[in-house]
Amino acid sequence: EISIVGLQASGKTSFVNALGLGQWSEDVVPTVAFNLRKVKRNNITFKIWDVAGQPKFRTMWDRYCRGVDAIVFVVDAHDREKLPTARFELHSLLDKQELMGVPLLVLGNKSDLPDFMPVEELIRALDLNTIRDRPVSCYSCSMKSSHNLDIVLKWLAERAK
Ligand SMILES: Nc1nc2c(ncn2[C@@H]2O[C@H](COP(=O)(O)OP(=O)(O)OP(=O)(O)O)[C@@H](O)[C@H]2O)c(=O)[nH]1
Ligand SMILES: [Mg+2]
Repeated sequence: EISIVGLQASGKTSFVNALGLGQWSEDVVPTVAFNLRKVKRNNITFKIWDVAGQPKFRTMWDRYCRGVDAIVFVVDAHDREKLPTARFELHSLLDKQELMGVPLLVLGNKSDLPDFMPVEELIRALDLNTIRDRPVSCYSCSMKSSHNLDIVLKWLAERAK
């Protein structure tokens, strides 16, 4: 069981589509509230909460992250202006007592676009080094080009079902 959170338009639904259907589309409808998706890959069935990222839905994030095997936080690594907001929302979420210890995977998505932020820059901009109460990983990826999707799938398979 996995929960996927992150700001709007970072590519969460695109991620679930890439994992589940192997499909890419330019026009994805913004998620309202959440979608529960089941994705079967390599004999593992993942139960995935694809949660909406628009401001009015962010207070729901922690509810969908309780008791999951891993939290995936998706960032648009092409959009530097949104980084402070992403950092704030990520740390607000992780401060929740009941989410202590839940493994975190941060995805710097849209690596197909020019001038995207590499992992080292994301780690710094999101203050990932200050997170000490859980395992944290951070990868670049692209739902459009499928860059690193194999590594991400492997990470998930080791932690969540
Ligand atoms: N170039 C590029 N565009 C992407 C990538 N992933 C997603 N997008 C685009 O980004 C836009 C938003 O994608 P969504 O998957 O709907 O984003 P979301 O995080 O689910 O957004 P909310 O549901 O509103 O929280 C869409 O137009 C996608 O086509 C990527 O890897 N590269
Ligand atoms: Mg969505």
